[in-house]
Amino acid sequence: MSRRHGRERGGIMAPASPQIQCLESTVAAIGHVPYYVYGIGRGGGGAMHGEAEAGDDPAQTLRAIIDNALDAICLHRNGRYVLVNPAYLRMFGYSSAAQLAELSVLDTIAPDFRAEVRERVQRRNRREVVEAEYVTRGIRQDGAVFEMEIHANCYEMNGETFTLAIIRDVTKTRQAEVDLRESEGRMRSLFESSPDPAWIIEGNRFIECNNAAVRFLGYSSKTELTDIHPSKLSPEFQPDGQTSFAKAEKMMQTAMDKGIHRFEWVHTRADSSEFLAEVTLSAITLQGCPAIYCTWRDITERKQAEAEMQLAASVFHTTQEGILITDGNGIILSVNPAFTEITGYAADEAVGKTPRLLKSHHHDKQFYAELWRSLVSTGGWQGELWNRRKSGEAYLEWLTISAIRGDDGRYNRFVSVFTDVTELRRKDEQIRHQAYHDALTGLPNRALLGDRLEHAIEIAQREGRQVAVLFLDLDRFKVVNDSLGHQEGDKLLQSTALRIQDAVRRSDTVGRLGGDEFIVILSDFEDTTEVAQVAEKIITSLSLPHDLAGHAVHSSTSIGIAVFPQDARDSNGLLMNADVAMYQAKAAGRGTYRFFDPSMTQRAVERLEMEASLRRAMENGEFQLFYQPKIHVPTGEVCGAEALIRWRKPDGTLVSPGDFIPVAEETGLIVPIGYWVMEEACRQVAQWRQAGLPPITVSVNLSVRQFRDLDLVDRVQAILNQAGIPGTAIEVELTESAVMESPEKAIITLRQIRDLGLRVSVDDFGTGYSSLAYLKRFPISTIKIDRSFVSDLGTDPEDAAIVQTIIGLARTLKLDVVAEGVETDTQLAFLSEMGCAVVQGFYYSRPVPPEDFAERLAKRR
Ligand SMILES: Nc1nc2c(ncn2[C@@H]2O[C@@H]3COP(=O)(O)O[C@H]4[C@@H](O)[C@H](n5cnc6c(=O)[nH]c(N)nc65)O[C@@H]4COP(=O)(O)O[C@H]3[C@H]2O)c(=O)[nH]1
Repeated sequence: MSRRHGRERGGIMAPASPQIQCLESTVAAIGHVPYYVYGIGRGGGGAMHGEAEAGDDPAQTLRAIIDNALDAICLHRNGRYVLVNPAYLRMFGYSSAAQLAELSVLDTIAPDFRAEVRERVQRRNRREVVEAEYVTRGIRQDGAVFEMEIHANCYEMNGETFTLAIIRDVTKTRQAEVDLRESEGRMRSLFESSPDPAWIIEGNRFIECNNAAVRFLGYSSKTELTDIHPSKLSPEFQPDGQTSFAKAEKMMQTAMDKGIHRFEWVHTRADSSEFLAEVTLSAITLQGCPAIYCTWRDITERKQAEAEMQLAASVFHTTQEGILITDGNGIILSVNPAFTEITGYAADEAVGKTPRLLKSHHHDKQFYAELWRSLVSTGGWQGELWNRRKSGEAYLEWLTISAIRGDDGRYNRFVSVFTDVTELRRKDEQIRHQAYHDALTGLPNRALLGDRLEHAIEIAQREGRQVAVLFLDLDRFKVVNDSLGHQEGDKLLQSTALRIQDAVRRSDTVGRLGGDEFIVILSDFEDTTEVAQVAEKIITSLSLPHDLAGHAVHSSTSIGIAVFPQDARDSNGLLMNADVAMYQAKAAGRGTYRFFDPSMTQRAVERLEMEASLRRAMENGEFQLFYQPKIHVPTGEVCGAEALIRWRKPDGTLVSPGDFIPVAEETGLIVPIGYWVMEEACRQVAQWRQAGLPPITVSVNLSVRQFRDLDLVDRVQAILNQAGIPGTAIEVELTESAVMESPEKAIITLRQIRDLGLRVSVDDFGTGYSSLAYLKRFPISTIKIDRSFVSDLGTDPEDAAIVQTIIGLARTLKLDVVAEGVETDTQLAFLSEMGCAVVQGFYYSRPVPPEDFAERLAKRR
C-alpha cells in the first residue's frame, strides 16, 4: 500500500477531519483568513500570497498543511470562492486562483450533477446539514469530467456560513472498484460454470462450492454439500475429530507454502460410492484472508487407461511374439525385444526402415499384392509368411497384421504380431513324413503308395493311359538277414531302395511295403515294353554286389508287373496281381520279371530281343534298301520309286519292315535308321544319275518320330549336299497321322522341307482323319491311295467310291495322286478309268534290289 493511499483512506474514513478543525480554529483566530493564504482578491486578479504574520506559528502551520495537501481544499461562501489550495487548482485545471474569482463552485460540477450539488449547498446554508460526504462529477476547465468525492463541512464565521470542501479525485479508485466487482463477477461465473468440480476452503471449512461439485458428488444443493461433515466426503477423513484432518491440513499447508499442490485423493459420493480424484489446491487470498481454491477431477478412467497402457507396455516388452509397428506409410516405428530375438535385428536397425528389411523372396509379387488388398479392405490379415533373419536364414512366421485408423479415418498404424513357426512346421512335416514313409528307407509306405496309386489310376483313366505296378521281392533276403544279422539286413534294404530310385525317373513312385517287398509305380510310358525295360534295369542294378560288413553280397530280385487297365482297374487289384506275377517270376528262376498277363511278358521279351538285334543290325550294316517302281500307266514307264528298307540277318533271312519298324518306332531306333535310309537313298540316286540313268524321284518313308526330330531339316539338307543331288530328286512320304499329330507344327516343317526342293507325299491316304482344311494348307505334292482301298476295287463299290473321291479331291487341290498295292488288271483298269495316272504295286513290280531297279530304269532309257 502506498503512503498516499493510506493518507487518503485515513482522510476519507476519519469521521471528523482534524485538519478542518485546525483550520477552523486558525481561521477563527486570525479573523481574515481569505487574505493570508491564497486570497481571491477583493480587488481581484492573480494569486496573492497573503503575508503570514511573523511569529504566528499556528497560521504558518495551517498554511503549510493547506499548501501541501494532496486533496483539493476549497472554502466558499454560498458557492463563491473564498479560498482554494494549489491541489484544487491542479484538480480543476486552473493556473491561478484569480481565474476562479467570478466563478461559483457549481461551475466545477459537471452540468448533470449541478442541481443535486446546488441543493446540497442550499441545505447547508439553511443549516439543515452541517457535514456531508458524497460522490459527484467534477468538470475541469478543459471540460474533462471526473469522479470526485467531496467532504463538506459548514462553519459559521462572523454570522456568515462558510463551507469547507475537501475534494478528492476518485475516478481511478471508483474504476478500480468497478473493475474489481466485474472481475469478481467473472470469477464467480467461472467458478460456477466450470465443468470441473471446485470449492473454496478457508481454515478447514468448505465455504463455497460450485454446481459441478454438487452434481459430481450427487448432492441436491450447494448448502447440502457445504454443510456436510467432511468425513462424509472422503474415506480419508475419519469422523474422529481434529486429528483425522491432519493429512488434509498437511496438503493445504503445502499448497499455502508452494502456491499450488496436486495429489490424488479418494472421494465419496452422496450414495457412498468412492472414486479416485486428482485434486489441485491453489493458495488464494479471500478478502485479505488466506484461503484454498480446490478443484478435482475423477481420474478413475484415466487410471484404468494408464493401467491398461502399463499392461500393454509390459506385454509388448515381455511377450514371446515379435511385434512390429509401422506408420501408415509402412515405416517401422517400434519393435519389441521378441522381434529382435526372432529376426536378429536390433530396434535401432529396424526403426525407420520398412518391413521389406525381412523380405525372403519366397513369395511372388501377387502374394504381397493380395496381402495388402485384404489388409486395406478388411483391416487385417492373418497367415503364414516366409521372412529372412539378419543372418540370411529364411524362417516361417505365423503373422497377424492389424490396420489402425487415425482420427482422419485413414490407416495410420499397422501392428504386426508374429511367431516363428519354422520349427513347429518342421516337426509337423516330420510327423506327417513319418506317418507316410518307411522309417528305414525313407520311401513312401503302404498308405502313401495306396494314395499315389489311386491318384495315378484316376489320371490314367481320364487321359486314357496305362499305369504299371512293379512288385519287387528280394531273392534270398532272409539268408542275408539270418547270416549277417538284422543290421546288415537293414543296410541291404537301404541300399536296395537307393538303387531302385536310381533306376527310375523322379516322377515315378518307389515305395516299400515292408520286409523285403518294394513297389514301383510307373505311369509315364507308351508301351509295356518300356515297363519291361525298367524292370530289366532294376534287376541289373540290384544284381550288382552290395558291400555289407566287408562282404560283397550278391542279391537278386524278382519283379511281378500288373498293368492298369488290362490287369486290374483298382489299386488293390493291381497290387494283388503284381504280387501274383512276382511269384511267377520267382518260379521262373528268380532275378527276372513277369507280367501278370503272360502274353505281355512274351511280347516284352521279344521286343527287347528285337531291340538288341536292331542295334546290332545298325552297327553291322545289315540293312539294305529295295526299290519299288512307280509306273506312269498311260506310257507304262517307270516314273519314280519308293525306297523300302529290308533287314538281311547274318543267317541270310530277310526281315520285312512290318516286323521291325514298329519296334524301331517304340525304342526310338527309327530315328538313326531313318537317316540311314535317307543317306542310302540319296547315295543311290546320285550313283544312278552319275551312271546316266533317267533322273527319277525316289520317295523315302519318314516315321512320326523322325518327323518330330528338330534336326530333321538340317540333316536332310546335309545329306542332299553330301550326295550332291538336288532336293527334287527326293520325295518324303508321311502318314496322315504323322502330319495330323500336330498340324500347325507340321505345316512349318513341311514348308521347310519343300523349300529344300523336296516333294511331300501323304501315305496311306484315307485311313486316318485328315482335316480337309489342313490338307489345303499343307504344302504337299502327292496323295497316295492306301492299298486297302485299292485291293477291293472291282469287288467293293464303297472302296471304289472312296478311291474316286480321293482322286477327285487330289484333282481339285491340284495334287498328284498315286495308287499303291495295285496287283490286278481290274484294279489298274478301274484306276485308269478314274483318272489315276501313277500306280505302284506287285502288278508291275515288287520292291527289288537296287541293281534290278537300275536295270529296269536302263531299259526305259
Ligand atoms: N500286298 C501288297 N503289298 C504291296 C504291293 N505293292 C507294294 N506293297 C507293299 O506295300 C508297302 C508299301 O509301303 P508303305 O505303305 O510305305 O509301308 C511300309 C512303310 O510304312 C514301312 N517302311 C518300309 N520301309 C521303310 C523305311 O525305310 N522307313 C520307314 N519309316 N518305314 C518304312 O514298312 C511298311 C511295309 O513295307 P513293305 O513290307 O516293304 O511293304 C511295302 C510294299 O512291299 C502290292 O501290290 N501288294
